[in-house]
Amino acid sequence: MEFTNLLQSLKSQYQQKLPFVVFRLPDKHTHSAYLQKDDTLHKLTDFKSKGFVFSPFDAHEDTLIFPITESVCLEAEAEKNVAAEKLIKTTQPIVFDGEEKKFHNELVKKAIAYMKEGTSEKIVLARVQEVTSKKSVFEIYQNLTERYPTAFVYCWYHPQVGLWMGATPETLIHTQRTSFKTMALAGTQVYKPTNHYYWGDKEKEEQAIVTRSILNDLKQTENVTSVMTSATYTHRAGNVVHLKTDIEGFYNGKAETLQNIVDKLHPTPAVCGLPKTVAKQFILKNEKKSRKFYSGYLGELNKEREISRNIKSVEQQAYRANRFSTDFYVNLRCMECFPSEQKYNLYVGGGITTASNPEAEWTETLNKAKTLASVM
Ligand SMILES: C=C(O[C@H]1C=CC=C(C(=O)O)[C@@H]1O)C(=O)O
Repeated sequence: MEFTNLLQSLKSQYQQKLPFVVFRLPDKHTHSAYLQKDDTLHKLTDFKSKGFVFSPFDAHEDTLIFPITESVCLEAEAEKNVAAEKLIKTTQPIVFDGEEKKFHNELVKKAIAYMKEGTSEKIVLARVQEVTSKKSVFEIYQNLTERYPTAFVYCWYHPQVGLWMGATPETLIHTQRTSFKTMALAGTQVYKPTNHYYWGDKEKEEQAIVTRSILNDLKQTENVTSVMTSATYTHRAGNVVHLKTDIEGFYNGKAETLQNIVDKLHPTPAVCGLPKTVAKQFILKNEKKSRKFYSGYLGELNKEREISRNIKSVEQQAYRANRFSTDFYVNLRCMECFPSEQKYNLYVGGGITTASNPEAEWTETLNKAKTLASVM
């Protein structure tokens, strides 16, 4: 299908106030969409389901799904968006009020004091940055896909929930048959065209905490084996870069195990902190605004892949039995959209340790906000 036809279908779905999601996978050129046939709010009950999942930060709240059986699924190849190229040089300034900055700085100081009591190693604190834009949501979505080729870019809508959009650099889990991949992503600097970065102890430790915690979570999950890590390297995400370690392993390919892995990983210390329960409590009690779907996860659950019909051996048949793959991303660099008011609430956060500097943490949230605001 042509991209312009896909856009037409999405616009008509949105005008009829019917749920949809459109997304583009990292390093791919295809846009995929689920257009749900009615406006039922489906909740995810188990990991045997197939469809597009949208899960909030707080696991006590409902995880939603557009079931594949209740949706029309469309695909289109990306078209070059000339407008997005021009946008690269026109970064919109971030406007904030002093009160917002004061609140965030005080919150960072409070977290540092709390951690110094020995309660926790890391707490990730986020805030909402409001921006305005006259562009249509689909124009912004298209700009994000052009600007961030290595990110998972999406636009999700349900009339009872709202409209969300984002371009995230973080994979929660990617499965293929019995293998899985995840990552430990943390530490932030502004992107430099020279690609020469010096990472200080604070960032290195902040990221190492994430790697250690994910490895520990996986070790405690039954039916997970052969977990390996890559070397840690610098990964670009728009106008910022992060430290990243790739992690991969094997599991028994069963839905229950996948659910256990996801329940263990989410929320990762990259978006919550460590120990998780202490950090989460601090976040829920102290952040000014509810995170809603920011730092939750989203993506396709049990997507059926095409496989060859000529598979004959017993081994190959067993391999074939698990022909579904799951791709979940952490909902970072995202925004809740209120297009009728031309208002967009960007969610931006950063990991705090006892070595954090409140002023630098504030600047980090501004830099992350620019990633989204620069295409709006
Ligand atoms: C929590 C966010 O980023 C996480 C992912 C990468 C780097 C991070 C950091 O440097 O603090 C955060 O842990 C966010 O972008 O809102």
